[in-house]
Amino acid sequence: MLGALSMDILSDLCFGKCFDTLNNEKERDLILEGMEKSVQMVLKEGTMHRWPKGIWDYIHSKEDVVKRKYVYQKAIGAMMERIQRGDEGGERGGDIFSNLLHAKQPETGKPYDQRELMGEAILLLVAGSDTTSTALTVIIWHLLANPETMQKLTSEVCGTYSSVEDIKYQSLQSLPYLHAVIEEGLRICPPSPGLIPRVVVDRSPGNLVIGDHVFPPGTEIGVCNISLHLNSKYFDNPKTFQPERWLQDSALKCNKTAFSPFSLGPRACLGRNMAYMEMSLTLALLVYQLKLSFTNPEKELQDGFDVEDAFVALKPKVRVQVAKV
Ligand code: HEM
Repeated sequence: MLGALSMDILSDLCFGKCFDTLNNEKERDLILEGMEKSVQMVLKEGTMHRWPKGIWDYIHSKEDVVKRKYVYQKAIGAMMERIQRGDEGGERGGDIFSNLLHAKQPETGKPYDQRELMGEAILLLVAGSDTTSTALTVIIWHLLANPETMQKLTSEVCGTYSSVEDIKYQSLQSLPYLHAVIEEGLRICPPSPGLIPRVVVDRSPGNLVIGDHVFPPGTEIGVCNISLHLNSKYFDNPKTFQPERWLQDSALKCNKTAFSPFSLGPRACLGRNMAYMEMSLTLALLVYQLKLSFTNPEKELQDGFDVEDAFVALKPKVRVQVAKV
C-alpha cells in the first residue's frame, strides 16, 4: 500500500494526474510488480557495459522485462498526456513536468527534446516513488517493533493537533520527534544503501588522493551510505533504532556529516524536500487516525528488517493490521 501511495503522490505532483493505484487493484499490481523488477535490474544494468554483449538475455526472463516495461510505458504515457493537455489541461497547475517542458537547455537555449524528456519521466517515476515507500516501510517497521517510540510519536502528533484537518506540512516541520523518527529511519536503512558511483575527473593535479590512497582520473569511486550510517565511529549503538540521538542535547553520538541518505554534491537528490513532506504527512496522518500492529509480531521481531542492496534497496513485504483509533 505504501508503494501505491507514493506512486499516486508522485504521479499527481509530477504529471498533474494521479495514477490512482490505491483504488485500482489491477493497476496497482501491474505497476508495483514492474517497479520491483525495475529495481532488481537497475544494478545489473549499471554494470552491463563491462559484460560481453548478449548476456542480458541470459540473466533476465522475458516476462520480467515485459513487467518492467509497463512502468516505463506508464511514465512515457503520462508524459505524452501531459504534453497534450498543455498549460491549461492539468487537474492542477504547476506540476513538476510542466517546468521541464518549459525548461531551456543552457548551452543552446532550445527546449529539451522528447527523448530527453522521456528519460526524465522514467527517472522521476522510479527515483521518486520506490525510495520514499522504502523509507516509510523502514520507519513504520521500527515504530511497530518499538512501541515506546511509537507512543512518543503518537503523543507528539496528537498533543499538537485537535483535528485531522489541522495537520499541515508547515507546522509538522516544527515537531522535533517526528523529524528525529524520519532521520533515524533514513539512517538505519537508507533507501539507497550501497555505492553511489562517481568518476575521478582529469584535472590538475591529476590523481585524487584520499588518505594513503591514490586514484587516477577515470577511476570509479564511491562511499556506501550504509557503511557510514552503521559505523560506531559516527553513531552510538548504530544498529539500534533510537530517534532520540537526533534531538538537541542528546548524549548519544550522532555525526551529521556522516549522514547522506540523499547523497551529497551537485547530483544529490532533487526530490529531498518533497520526500520529507511526503514522509512527514504520511506518518502524522497515520498515527493520528489509525492503530497499526504487525500481523505476525513474533516472526517480524525474530526475522528483523533487512533489505538487499541493488543500488536502491529491495525490501521485504511487511504485513500490518490496521484499525481506526
Ligand atoms: C526518501 C526518499 C528519497 C531518497 C532516500 C532519495 C535518494 C536519492 C539519492 C541517494 C540520489 C542520488 C543518486 C546518485 O547520486 O546517483 C537521488 C537522486 C535523485 N532523486 Fe531522490 N530520493 C528520494 C526521493 C525522491 C523524490 C520524492 C524525488 C522526486 C521526484 C526524487 C528525485 C530524484 C532525482 C530526479 C534524482 C537525480 C538527480 C540527478 O541526477 O541530478 N527523489 N535520490
